[in-house]
Amino acid sequence: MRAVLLGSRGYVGAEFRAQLTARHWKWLPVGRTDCNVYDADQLTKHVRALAPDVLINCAGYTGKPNVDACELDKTHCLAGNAVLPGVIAEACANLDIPWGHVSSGCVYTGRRQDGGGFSELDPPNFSFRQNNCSFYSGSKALGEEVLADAPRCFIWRLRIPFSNVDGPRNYLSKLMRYDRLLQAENSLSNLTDFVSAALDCFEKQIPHGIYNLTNPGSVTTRQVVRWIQESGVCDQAKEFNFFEDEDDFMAQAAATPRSNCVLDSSKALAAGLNLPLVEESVKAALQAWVPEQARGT
Ligand SMILES: NC(=O)C1=CN([C@@H]2O[C@H](COP(=O)(O)OP(=O)(O)OC[C@H]3O[C@@H](n4cnc5c(N)ncnc54)[C@H](OP(=O)(O)O)[C@@H]3O)[C@@H](O)[C@H]2O)C=CC1
Ligand SMILES: Cc1cn([C@H]2C[C@H](O)[C@@H](COP(=O)(O)OP(=O)(O)O[C@H]3O[C@@H](C)C(=O)[C@@H](O)[C@H]3O)O2)c(=O)[nH]c1=O
Repeated sequence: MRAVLLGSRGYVGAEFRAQLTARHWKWLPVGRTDCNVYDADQLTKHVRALAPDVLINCAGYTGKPNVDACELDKTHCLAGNAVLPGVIAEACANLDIPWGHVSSGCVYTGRRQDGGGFSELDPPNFSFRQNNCSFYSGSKALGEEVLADAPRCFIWRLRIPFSNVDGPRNYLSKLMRYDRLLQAENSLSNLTDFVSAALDCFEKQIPHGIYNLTNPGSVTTRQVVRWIQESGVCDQAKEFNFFEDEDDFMAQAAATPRSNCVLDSSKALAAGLNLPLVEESVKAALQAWVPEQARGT
């Protein structure tokens, strides 16, 4: 199998690279220096020459170190998250190839009114349409709207990724590094499980459409902190301090509201995708923890 990979140099792209290689797929990186990826004709021509079986888009604008930075660069955020997916959809339709787009579960806030997690049928409730969201979340929700009728397209919703590899983008590392923490309930995605499930979408030829690729269940910040403490991956004397509430968090540490939400991943499970329970997956990541200073040795 041959996969064109957009965003191959990013945090999520690195995991796709690793797993595509492990599956003996040929991956072909395409980035902004190869052609004008915002021009459907140029992108079509460039991708056609590579003759892929599928295309994977993990390019997008997240803001560094976090989504607060998107508020300061709205042009690129909108281009990367809402315009680019539409151009890719056009190119993939021209080439008649299946493809997948990495979206985010951050298009929701809270739980459904009936107390359940949001399913793929629930429209985003943390978007520009509600006018309650961060610019990042709004741009990701718009990206999904742009793809609503895209043929042969998977929309994979990733949410607050974590893994066993310590680093600035890993949620477990963030909890150990932030001075103060926001107590919240969330669904999370183990990045390894996420990418594996995404690639299985092609291999298992499941129906196209949106998939919440979060590990089933939800966690609170305090639960995860307890598992971190129990695992012994951080100094036993380390204190974890919490904000009083979301207002305190917004006043002291954030420029824009965060999406804290619970997603329902039963559609993915029913399709045969393998996503272990979130508690199991967090504990397994902590058990296999690779500290940042030990990486590459
Ligand atoms: N990390 C997270 O917490 C989550 C990420 N996601 C989504 O996953 C995707 C990848 O995120 P992640 O790997 O963390 O991000 P990174 O910032 O690590 O990597 C982003 C990649 O996208 C490319 N890119 C950035 N901006 C643009 C743009 N305006 N136009 C075209 N290409 C662009 C970059 O290219 P270059 O290398 O040339 O700079 C880079 O390869 C995004 O769509 C994000 O919304 C979803 C949920 C959670
Ligand atoms: C800044 C900050 C955040 N938090 C909490 C808020 C939130 O629950 C969690 C993550 O917030 P951050 O600001 O680190 O990350 P944020 O940029 O909001 O993370 C998001 O990135 C984009 C790309 C996504 O698509 C999301 O799924 C998610 O991973 O950490 C703290 O507890 N303390 C802090 O000081």
